[in-house]
Amino acid sequence: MVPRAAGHRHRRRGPRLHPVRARGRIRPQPQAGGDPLSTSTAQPLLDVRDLEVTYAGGAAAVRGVNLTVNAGQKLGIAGESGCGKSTLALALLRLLPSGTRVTGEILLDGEDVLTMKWGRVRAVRWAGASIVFQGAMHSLNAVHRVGDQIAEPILLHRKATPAGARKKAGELLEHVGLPAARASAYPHELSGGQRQRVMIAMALACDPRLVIADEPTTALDVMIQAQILRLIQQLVSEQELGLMMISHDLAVLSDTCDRLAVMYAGRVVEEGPARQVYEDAQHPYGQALSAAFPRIGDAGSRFAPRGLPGDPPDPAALPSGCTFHPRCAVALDSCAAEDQALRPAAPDRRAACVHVGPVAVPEEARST
Ligand SMILES: Nc1ncnc2c1ncn2[C@@H]1O[C@H](COP(=O)(O)OP(=O)(O)OP(=O)(O)O)[C@@H](O)[C@H]1O
Repeated sequence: MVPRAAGHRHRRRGPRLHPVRARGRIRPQPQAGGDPLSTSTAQPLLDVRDLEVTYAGGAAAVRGVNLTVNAGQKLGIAGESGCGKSTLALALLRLLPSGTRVTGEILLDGEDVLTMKWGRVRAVRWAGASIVFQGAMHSLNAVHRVGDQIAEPILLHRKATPAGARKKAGELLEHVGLPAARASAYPHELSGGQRQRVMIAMALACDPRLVIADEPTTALDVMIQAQILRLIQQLVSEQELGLMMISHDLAVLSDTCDRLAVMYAGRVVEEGPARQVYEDAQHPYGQALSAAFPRIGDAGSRFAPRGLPGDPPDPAALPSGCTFHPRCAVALDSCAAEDQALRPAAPDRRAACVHVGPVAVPEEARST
């Protein structure tokens, strides 16, 4: 479900579909912390610092994650199933189950979501940041008309009149490419792509500044997937939203996003401009993930995408050292003992691997 929330301190008056984002509202960069490679001079819209998430049973699902998203920027989060992508998304809006241990900072517009009172968290959901989940059929309420579902947060959190909320719901539907008249449809009367458009309209209902899209097109066929991705890109650029898009599909992320962070076993192991990370990954895991997807125009990989042997580790029993070392084709003996921090791998890029950076590793020193 898209989270429910109350108003926001940057509340705008009345229905508005193309909010002009006042750049002056973004405050100056704080003195310390944040993503060390962020080149922006403005305060990021989202600034995640040293985020750790451990579930009640001991699964360390997110470990020491730092990342930023600026207004108008599209950050992709890639990784295999179980690497912690959804946990990261849920943590951003404090949607994790009780008993989960979360430490670090999640600064949304400079305000730490982790230390907010619950009333404020509810205010930030919807209007500060909203989530589009995969599988709209499960997220929409089957017994309510989609227009009413879009209007509900507008009524609750924008204090609109019923007529005003209905009008804005219709406008939102048109904005995502559906006729306003479809507001009277029930979810089962819409196709999968139409339902996903409704989910996007709902996510935009209270003019959020950041949209988190968790596998928004996974359940859709390739043609509809392309339409939805184009729609998301268009909305982000029109409204100068920040976008965090989560997917296991590096190719989709490299087409949609500006930057890409690759996660493995709860950590970001590689980060940089999306196209560069996809086409020329520096971390062995990034390389393996990239090789697993076909590239148009590259006959070699198009017809023979390569898989990565083995499975991601159990986050409750992580391997020592670099957690990727048991699956890594170029691991050194030392990788079983020492983990690597993210380090500069090239201009504007970082990777967490012993083979990356100033230390040159001779071929004969490699263990396999
Ligand atoms: N509520 C929970 N309690 C305990 N462990 C959990 C819980 N939710 C997720 N996990 C574990 O945390 C790890 C990360 O899961 P998460 O769903 O964040 O990964 P993911 O990368 O989003 O995977 P997918 O692409 O399959 O959704 C997994 O090992 C998962 O089993």
